[in-house]
Amino acid sequence: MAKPLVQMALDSLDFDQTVALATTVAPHVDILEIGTPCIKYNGIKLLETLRAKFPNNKILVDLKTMDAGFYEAEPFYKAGADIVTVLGTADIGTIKGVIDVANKYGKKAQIDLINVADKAARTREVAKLGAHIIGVHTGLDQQAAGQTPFADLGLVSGLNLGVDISVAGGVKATTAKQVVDAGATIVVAGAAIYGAADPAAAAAEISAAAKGSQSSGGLFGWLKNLFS
Ligand SMILES: O=C([C@H](O)CO)[C@H](O)[C@H](O)COP(=O)(O)O
Repeated sequence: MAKPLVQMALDSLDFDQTVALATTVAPHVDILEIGTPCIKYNGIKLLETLRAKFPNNKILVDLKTMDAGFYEAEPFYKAGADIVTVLGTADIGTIKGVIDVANKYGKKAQIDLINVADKAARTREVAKLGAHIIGVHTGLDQQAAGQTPFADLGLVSGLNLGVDISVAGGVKATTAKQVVDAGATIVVAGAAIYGAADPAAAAAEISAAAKGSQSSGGLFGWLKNLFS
């Protein structure tokens, strides 16, 4: 089985701080995410800057689109986004629009299940439409109210639809392996990295834990990695 990808959520509003944090963290993660508040505040110029600076990382733009899917997402794919998000609560036509435009550019659409009431039904529906990634997501406000993404992850992964599953919502080094074992193929961390005293070290630790490498598992982890 392929190793999971690790994604860092850049959730600052400050343009220069975002570029500086991305520079620190990029070598330790696969995907740089421009978070929703960050892309709304800074716009497509930030994507263009990160695209030029980080050719070796994938970039996700967390648009959380709610209407006009094709129209809203297209300029971001054109500017180099590899993944764009659309809300699972949006009209099915909106979701189809983002999937269609992703396919037009050979890129991926992620359907964010935040606040979706029937997550199993919507996941099945968008998987049939050709969704590339399902985002199991406990948002920052939901986390503040004590929620976590673990039960939703079990539900979505139990559907066995063969679609990539991304998990976000307070994931940290101590829970990264748990979410991978539960079926996540993309592990997202924001606060656990940008809130750490050493963001590069925190990103490396989360990646090691998620990918089951030597530094997270000691001798056992190294042996497991060698034979996997
Ligand atoms: O998507 C996010 C949030 O809704 C704001 O846009 C966060 O980036 C995502 O939740 C990951 O951050 P953490 O939960 O802090 O790991």
